[in-house]
Amino acid sequence: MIPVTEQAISTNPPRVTPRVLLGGALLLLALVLPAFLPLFQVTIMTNIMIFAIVAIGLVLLTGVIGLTSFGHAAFMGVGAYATAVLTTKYGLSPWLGLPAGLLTTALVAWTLGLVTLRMSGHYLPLATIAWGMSLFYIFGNTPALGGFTGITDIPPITLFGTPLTSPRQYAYLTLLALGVVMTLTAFLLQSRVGRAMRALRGGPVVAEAFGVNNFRMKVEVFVISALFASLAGWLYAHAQRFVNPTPFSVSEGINYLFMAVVGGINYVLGGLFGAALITQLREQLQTLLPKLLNAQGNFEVIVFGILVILTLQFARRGLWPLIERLLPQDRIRILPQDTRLPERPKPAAGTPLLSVRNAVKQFGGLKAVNDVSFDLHAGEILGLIGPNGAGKSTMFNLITGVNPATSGQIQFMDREIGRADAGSIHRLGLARTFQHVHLLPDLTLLENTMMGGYARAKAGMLQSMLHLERAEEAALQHEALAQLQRVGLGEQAFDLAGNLALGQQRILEVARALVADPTLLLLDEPAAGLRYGEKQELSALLKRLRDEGVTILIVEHDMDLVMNLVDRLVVMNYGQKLAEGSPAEIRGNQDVREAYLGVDMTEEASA
Ligand SMILES: Nc1ncnc2c1ncn2[C@@H]1O[C@H](COP(=O)(O)OP(=O)(O)OP(=O)(O)O)[C@@H](O)[C@H]1O
Repeated sequence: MIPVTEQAISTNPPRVTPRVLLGGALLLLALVLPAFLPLFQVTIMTNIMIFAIVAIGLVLLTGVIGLTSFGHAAFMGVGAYATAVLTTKYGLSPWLGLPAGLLTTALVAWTLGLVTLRMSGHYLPLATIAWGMSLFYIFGNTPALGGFTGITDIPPITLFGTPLTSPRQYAYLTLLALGVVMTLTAFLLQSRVGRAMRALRGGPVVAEAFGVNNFRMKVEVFVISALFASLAGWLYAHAQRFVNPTPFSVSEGINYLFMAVVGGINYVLGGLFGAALITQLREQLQTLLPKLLNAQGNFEVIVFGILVILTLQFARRGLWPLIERLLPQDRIRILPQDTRLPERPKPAAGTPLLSVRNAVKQFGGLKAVNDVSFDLHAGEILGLIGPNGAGKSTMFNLITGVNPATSGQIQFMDREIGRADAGSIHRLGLARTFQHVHLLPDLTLLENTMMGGYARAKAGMLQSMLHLERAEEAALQHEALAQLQRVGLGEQAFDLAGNLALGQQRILEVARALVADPTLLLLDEPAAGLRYGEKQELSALLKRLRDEGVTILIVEHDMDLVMNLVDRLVVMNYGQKLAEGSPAEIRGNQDVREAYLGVDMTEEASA
């Protein structure tokens, strides 16, 4: 049989695909337009590109990781005012104004991020409104910044000795900036960090289970999106040649969010499409509506409001995905492998791996886990069973670091983990699946599986944006393909995870966990909700893994599956350990029979 990686490489898509050709044609069009459009339209095109840079930052922040910001226009203001002050008051070159603006924005965004990004729910959007308003009034009330009148006579940007005073020249500079932002963003989203960012959206527990430092990642993405806005502010200041606070208000921040939402908040091209659509619409409606209504006013704002409501109602993911569906899709390229991921040394069979001693978890007056002790050794499969409400999930959460233990000790690989966070425990060699499947449905099986190797790779945000993580990415791809083949999903590696039936999704979660090269695999009710045939497939896979020596702790309700799989069982009831032993011993245990009143514990039965 040809190894899966060779198979995948041999079927790699050609480099020049219909999508690449289409992209090339659009780029050519973008290069030609500034030379031929009327000047008025060139200025609008430049504005669209500047706004698109802000909207793409919001795609990363709001679309990908799910943090809503109404205040990003203020970061645009920081970039614009920094260059305005340095070039008009100190006579510095705009090329120094750019890094100064970016640095100032990074400091402001980092500080604001540290303070506000721990907030969740509606508190964070409210906080973004609060700092958006504060920065707006700082711009307007600081005499050195020209108050609400602003700063005039900002010099043009000079390139190779030529001042870019013509809108046509300026459009090319803006196009270059937009191209850089789009490329960096696209690279980031396809990388290890990008996959982790998407996982973060699925909930903090999911990303952390793969070793992601959620808070740090939120702050980093927040700063990057603010830097994009700052770059847009620099371009804006030197395009307009004057600044005042109006374009950096919260209402403008809401406009950028509209652009991203209407365009497609999850797509880089959605940000561009939304910016183009809303800016062009605004231009057209601003002249058309007063004529039609025979009255003066900002009627276009009303139309935008209706447009956003209709988009949210009928195209939640924005308008770009509707177009994207009609375009030819590219398959992921498999990179040639020249390095391997580090593998952790595995303890010999029989070595103590996990030791739970007198573990207690108290929720208010309820002891969900009450003085539970058990051990797990390398190469063993241990089942954790018990009736509903027995405390199994709580025990699972204590071991995986989702919740800290109230008291007692939990040791994994000789390290105390009872109060450790999920990411640190994962890095010690523990990988898990979820009771409710947590996959990224819009990504392929391959990309979902690669997510499991997050902690085995190192490339950070910058390396990913510059696509300098190719060697690691290749190693991750090959490892993921190998694990997909191991679980029997190799053939579907390039299909979307969202198209799989539940049974296969659970198997995909096992493959994803295996990419982490775990010492211990924890399965949280893997058979829940599966049909008979799917359970059979899962059971066959778990038996194969058992025969390969994988150490597994499984929480499961399906007695048939558990009894035929595990070496030993721990039975919980009312938070306490009721019994422990081999499947045969547990089957014959009278206390267990009573706890499972009405459940047939025979081998053939399926609870
Ligand atoms: N976060 C929480 N706050 C308060 N009580 C909780 C919390 N999590 C679990 N419990 C309670 O702890 C007890 C044990 O719940 P747990 O989910 O661990 O049981 P389980 O054995 O996994 O049950 P099931 O098989 O139904 O999933 C239950 O009474 C539950 O209501």
